[in-house]
Amino acid sequence: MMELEGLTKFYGETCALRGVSLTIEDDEYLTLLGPSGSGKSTLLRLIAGLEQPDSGSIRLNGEDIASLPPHRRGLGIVQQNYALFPHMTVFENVAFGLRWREENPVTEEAEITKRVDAMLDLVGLSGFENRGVGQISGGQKQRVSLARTLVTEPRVCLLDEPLGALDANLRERMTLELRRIRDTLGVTFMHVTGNEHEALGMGDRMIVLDGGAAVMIAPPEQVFDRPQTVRVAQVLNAYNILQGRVHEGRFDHAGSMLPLPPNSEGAMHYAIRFDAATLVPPDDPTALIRATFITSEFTGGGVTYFLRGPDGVFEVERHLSRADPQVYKGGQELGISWAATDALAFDSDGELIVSSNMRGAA
Ligand SMILES: Nc1ncnc2c1ncn2[C@@H]1O[C@H](COP(=O)(O)OP(=O)(O)OP(=O)(O)O)[C@@H](O)[C@H]1O
Repeated sequence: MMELEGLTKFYGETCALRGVSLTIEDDEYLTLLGPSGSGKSTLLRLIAGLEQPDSGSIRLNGEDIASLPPHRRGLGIVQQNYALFPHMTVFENVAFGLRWREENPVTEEAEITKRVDAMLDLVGLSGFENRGVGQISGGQKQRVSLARTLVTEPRVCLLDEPLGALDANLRERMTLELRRIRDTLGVTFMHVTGNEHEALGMGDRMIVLDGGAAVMIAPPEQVFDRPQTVRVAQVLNAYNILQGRVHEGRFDHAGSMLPLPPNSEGAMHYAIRFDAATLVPPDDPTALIRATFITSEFTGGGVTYFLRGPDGVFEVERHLSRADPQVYKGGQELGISWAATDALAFDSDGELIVSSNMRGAA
């Protein structure tokens, strides 16, 4: 179990991390999501020992590791730039960690071969042992980098945007592989990503960082369905966020009167998920707001429609499992409707107003 308590880090005047506290269970897969500059890499670097915190503590299984140098912490880190040795083969790159680790270096060649082969098999690189790392693809380099870290049997594996440089296809495959590897090895993963789909799809729990603070720590479904603050909803990039105020029991957004969840009197922000909204003809009785079609984007399993609403761009996502995509013309007037039960309301501090009809609401 790893326990972080009040971790704070300044770079000059910049507060990169402000009082982050968190307990990570053994075997847990934790994803860290946040906008650029929110402190994700700083948090990993503090845990890895590549930077020192200004205050706060890091304990691993009860032991304070904050004063230990990086190689004595029993952690592995996989960086975005792979950091492989260019003059070595795939095999030698992975073997390196075993031969040279601080505690229990492995010197017996047969043992090294056995462990490296098993690890290359796990990351799907059997047969690539003798390739130079200049002769393999980006995705394969990423796997070598992962194998080199995992072969040392770290207690916690820190992944800093490990899939960032991969194309969407490879990224999806690696996502599955990482989870399989975690299930096989039982190692704790902390995985930094700027990609909300990755964070939602992979983690047992997610931390959302914003401005150096952990603004939400919860299972992905909960973060996605009930973002605790309007900032979390923004970071998820899955919600239309509308500004306004409550007037006679409805949310007045630029003159459109929108239905509110129960007990939302103080609402100042209103959010509706892209996939909870539907496009309808502009005069349809269910239309809640009117908008002008801008463009659409095919996403494989669905289409995202972009519209200009009363106060900014509105996105509507439609899955194509049941129907062909609708074709609209640029400038066409449309209506947008949604169920009142799908709307979220946030108060003047940006905090989610928990209403009685929410799943799991107290
Ligand atoms: N070595 C440094 N010197 C000065 N400021 C730094 C340094 N490293 C990070 N920062 C600042 O600290 C804040 C957090 O940076 P950090 O790299 O942790 O963010 P991040 O969430 O990982 O961002 P990204 O997704 O862009 O990698 C930023 O404001 C950044 O400019």
